Amino acid sequence: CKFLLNRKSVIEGQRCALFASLRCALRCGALVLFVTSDASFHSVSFSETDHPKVLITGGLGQLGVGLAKLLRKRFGKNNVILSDIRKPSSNVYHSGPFIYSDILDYKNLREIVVNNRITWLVHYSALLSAVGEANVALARSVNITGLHNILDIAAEHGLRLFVPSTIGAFGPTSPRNPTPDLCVQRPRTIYGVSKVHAELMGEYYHHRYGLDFRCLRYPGIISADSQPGGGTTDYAVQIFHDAIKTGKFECNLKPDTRLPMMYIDDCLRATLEVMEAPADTLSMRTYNINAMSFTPEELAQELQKQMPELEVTYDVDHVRQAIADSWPMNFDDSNARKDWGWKHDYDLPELVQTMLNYFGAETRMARAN
Ligand SMILES: NC(=O)C1=CN([C@@H]2O[C@H](COP(=O)(O)OP(=O)(O)OC[C@H]3O[C@@H](n4cnc5c(N)ncnc54)[C@H](O)[C@@H]3O)[C@@H](O)[C@H]2O)C=CC1
Ligand SMILES: CC(=O)[C@H](N)C(=O)O
Repeated sequence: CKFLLNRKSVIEGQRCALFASLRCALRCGALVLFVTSDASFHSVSFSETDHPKVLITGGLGQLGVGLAKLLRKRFGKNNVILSDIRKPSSNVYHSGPFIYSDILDYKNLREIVVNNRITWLVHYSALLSAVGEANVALARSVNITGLHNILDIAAEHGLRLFVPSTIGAFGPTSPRNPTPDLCVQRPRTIYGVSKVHAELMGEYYHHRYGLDFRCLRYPGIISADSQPGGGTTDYAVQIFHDAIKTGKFECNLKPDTRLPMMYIDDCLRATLEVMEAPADTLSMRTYNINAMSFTPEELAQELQKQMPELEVTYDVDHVRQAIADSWPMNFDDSNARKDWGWKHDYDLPELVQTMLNYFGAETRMARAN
């Protein structure tokens, strides 16, 4: 185990002790029972009749609170812990367990996983495409160094690990219409580079150590009750807020910029479904998922069917436009549909209707109060 001792010396403290002995055992053939061609540590960490104990990192962003709600409905309130480095609203704080966790603090992460007997880890912490370009050093640290912590913790403790990837993991040399699961991936943003790295590292840990890694490449996600965190697809959420508030919207992408998009309920359900899918149905560990593709002009037209007075103008942000022009226009998710039965519920008309219903109900409630 000389390799392991050398490697251990560059990793601080006790961090790798357990994982190192596991790898040592694997190298020496002592843990043959664990390692099948699709080995899953899940089977040794909790029985199938138990509920998983879930930790969500970066849980106070656009997606985490909604995912916690869905998972708590399924597994029980106390079996799903939200975590972040931000302060939760009182609503979120009182809706179930919340804990401070900085994914750059390895020991703190390990303590949370051990003390709470975590079995599933959903890793949502990240800097998205536009904020990542504005702060490359921080994006590199959170999206890459943070991911390394998560992978090591998950492998050490036999967790089932979900890490989302994105349409942003593709670049200008990828086929864009449609973009298949397996093709050239040469993204031009730190966000995209970090997500390709996450896909490859997760798959490597799966094949090398049997880590039960699962990854979906999400399209741009549209939600009514949570705000996006600084991405290129944010316009498709903002248009609803501005349309309701002011009847006007200034779009930062060109009117004909086509991008894959999905309503949040579909995204969160897909996440639960892939996490629950039997390992033998997964022919891959990273899947594209898709629902619809539209341009700002098409979204505005669908909204104008119900709000004919809505005025949309364009003031292009060149950083975001360059990113969008390098991303897929249509996403091929046929493997997800074939392997584990992925099916979206919301197309553009249902999305617009659902968003408007939400804001309509909110406005009526505000008026009544
Ligand atoms: N929202 C979308 O349209 C899409 C999201 N995704 C992925 O889904 C995941 C969740 O996305 P969103 O909720 O939209 O992101 P978001 O940007 O809204 O939230 C990310 C969260 O990470 C937290 N965070 C930042 N640094 C941290 C650290 N050091 N330790 C712990 N937490 C930290 C932030 O406080 C924030 O609450 C991300 O990995 C993102 O890449 C992928 C494709 C589309
Ligand atoms: C598609 C994404 O990953 C995100 N919404 C972004 O625009 O950065």
